[in-house]
Amino acid sequence: MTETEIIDNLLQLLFSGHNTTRSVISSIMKYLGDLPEVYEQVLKEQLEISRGKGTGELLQWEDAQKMKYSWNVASEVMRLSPPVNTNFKEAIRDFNYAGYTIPKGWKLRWATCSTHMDPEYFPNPEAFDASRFEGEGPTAYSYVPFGRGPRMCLGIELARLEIPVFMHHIVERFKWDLVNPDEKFKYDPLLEPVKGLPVRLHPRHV
Ligand code: HEM
Repeated sequence: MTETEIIDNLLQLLFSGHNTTRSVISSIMKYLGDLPEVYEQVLKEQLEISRGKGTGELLQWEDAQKMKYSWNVASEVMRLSPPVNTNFKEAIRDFNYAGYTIPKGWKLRWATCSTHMDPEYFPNPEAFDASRFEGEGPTAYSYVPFGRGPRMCLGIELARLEIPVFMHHIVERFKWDLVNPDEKFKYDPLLEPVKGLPVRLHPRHV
């Protein structure tokens, strides 16, 4: 590998590993701030996990695997507000799609936002419903926040760990209000709150 390739790879890891997770965490703060009943359910699950730990005992990998409802909430957040809205693939052979012939070698752009709003796979797609991810969850390729196929995100297991662990610590310590309840999010190039999503934190233990 050349020095430039090494630098490119390191930068990709830093960018892919940090900005995506930061974007999801911002959206989780937004949805949990908006939906008190979802916040309460996440809190219930996380307090249950804390009760099984001794004073000062750190969370372990197994604890994160038990955070099923929290991960379902994070998954629904990523369905409605995917951090990455699009990417490209290259056709490795000729194929037909919806009456169009796509020749081998053409670049194709796929999109998370429209895929995630297909009512055939997600009835009432605008509604927030974490139960969509119970059991087997959505059909493969209908839900693609991490992409899919051989070049799917290689950080998915790290994200599956760090996002519910973040949820654990934030709900255990705080409730919060959104300073700008109508704040918009935009892609730049990942999904970001346009005003930085200021929140008012209320400590749970005073
Ligand atoms: C919620 C968090 C994350 C989301 C939503 C996400 C999303 C994605 C998406 C959509 C792709 C493109 C997949 C495709 O084209 O099929 C991707 C690729 C990638 N992601 Fe993530 N990612 C996340 C976290 C991470 C983390 C934590 C790391 C590493 C520490 C990471 C490293 C990568 C790398 C290296 C690739 C390129 C894989 C390849 O080209 O073979 N990602 N990610």
